[in-house]
Amino acid sequence: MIPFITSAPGKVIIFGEHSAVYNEPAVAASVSSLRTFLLVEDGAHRDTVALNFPDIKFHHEWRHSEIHQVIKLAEADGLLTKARKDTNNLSQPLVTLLEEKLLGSLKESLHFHAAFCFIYLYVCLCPNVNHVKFSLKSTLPIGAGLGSSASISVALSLAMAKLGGHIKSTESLTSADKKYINSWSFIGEKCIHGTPSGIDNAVATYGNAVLFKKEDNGSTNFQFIDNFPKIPMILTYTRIPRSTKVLVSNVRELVEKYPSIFKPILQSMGHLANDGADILRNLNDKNYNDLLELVRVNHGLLVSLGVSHPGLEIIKSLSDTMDLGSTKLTGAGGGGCSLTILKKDVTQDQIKTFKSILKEKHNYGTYDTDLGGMGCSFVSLDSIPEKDAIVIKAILEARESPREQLTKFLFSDESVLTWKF
Ligand SMILES: Nc1ncnc2c1ncn2[C@@H]1O[C@H](COP(=O)(O)OP(=O)(O)O)[C@@H](O)[C@H]1O
Ligand SMILES: C[C@@](O)(CCOP(=O)(O)O)CC(=O)O
Ligand SMILES: [Mg+2]
Repeated sequence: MIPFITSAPGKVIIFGEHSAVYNEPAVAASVSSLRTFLLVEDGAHRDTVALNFPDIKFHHEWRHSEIHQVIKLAEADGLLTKARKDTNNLSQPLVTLLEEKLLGSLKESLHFHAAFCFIYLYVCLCPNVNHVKFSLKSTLPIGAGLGSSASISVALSLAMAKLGGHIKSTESLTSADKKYINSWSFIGEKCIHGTPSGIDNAVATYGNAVLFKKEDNGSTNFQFIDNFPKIPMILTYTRIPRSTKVLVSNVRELVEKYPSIFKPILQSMGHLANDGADILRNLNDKNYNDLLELVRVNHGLLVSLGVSHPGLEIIKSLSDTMDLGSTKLTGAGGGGCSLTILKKDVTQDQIKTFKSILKEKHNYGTYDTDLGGMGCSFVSLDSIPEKDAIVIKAILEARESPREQLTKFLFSDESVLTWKF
């Protein structure tokens, strides 16, 4: 089976970030052109499980025998069996064991969370896989609100589900396969940010656009928004770093301190997401301004939760001053990215001016991308000519490879890869 590559996209939340964590409905769409790629191949050394995560300058090797000892401890008191059965919650005793025995040396936060996500999934899904190397690269900005954490969780869950024999499909993924990947990537998201709603991993697994809701019993419910309209928009990246985990826990503090103030705000966001989904299902000239209005209101409510940032307000203020449309933060906020939905009559010159002011004055980047499209996918490198496989492996293993190069060789019309999904 080895070598193979898995992949999963990022996402944009259009309505309902943060309130989604409190079981309110939310709307998100995949960003198929911004993706994480994970190469699984034989390792260089026997008895090792190696991680090569160049985007965050993280390279790590565990001896398989060392992991195996931890697995034996976890199996002895039925801990692992329990953890494998529960895809709604992390097993705290297993977390403690992994932290003590396998993650103790990792102090840097990005490294710790990526390794934690990896090792929890590994011991649950494919503990016997040895002499193996995982190289992971993404064209998504990390910690920017576009769901890089969910895309790595999905790419890892798909790879480990294949390695552990939980997914046997060699052609397209079945709906049971996707359900399995979605449940385990939710656990991966839990390792990275604590209390995810599950919207990001659902979109990274299934692709397309969804109206999502987590139920009180922990199950998730989502409907695809079919024929998702092409909306003129600009995605701006402030490059201001932040952590979803921290922002989500700040919101929790506020909600716990002032429940009578914040619970209605979260519910209001949920109503807004439902109304927004109705508009998106049937977007036309008459309701287009309603869409702009709801985006504006959603941002205002997010500001009241304390998750904006002066750097995001710069984008909002410029788009308001230029009368371009409505801007809201997207994802957890606190920096990261914003989404500007453009009015219908905005000209290319206005867009150019907006982008160049943001670039020159603030060093912000913008992404031109469509929403929707393919969710998680995989491809075997045995299915392509060896010379192409060598090039692709080298790109995925390299310390640095530009985003354009990754996209060109792995996910463009020029790529030799035929993804299965
Ligand atoms: N390409 C990557 N390589 C390694 N780790 C990654 C990568 N992308 C995301 N991560 C992990 O996900 C975390 C960022 O997740 P999060 O704060 O939820 O931001 P977002 O999901 O908005 O990008 C990082 O701390 C890191 O552990
Ligand atoms: C804030 C939240 O609604 C979205 C977080 O997205 P991101 O990690 O910032 O891409 C959290 C969640 O829904 O799990
Ligand atoms: Mg995230």
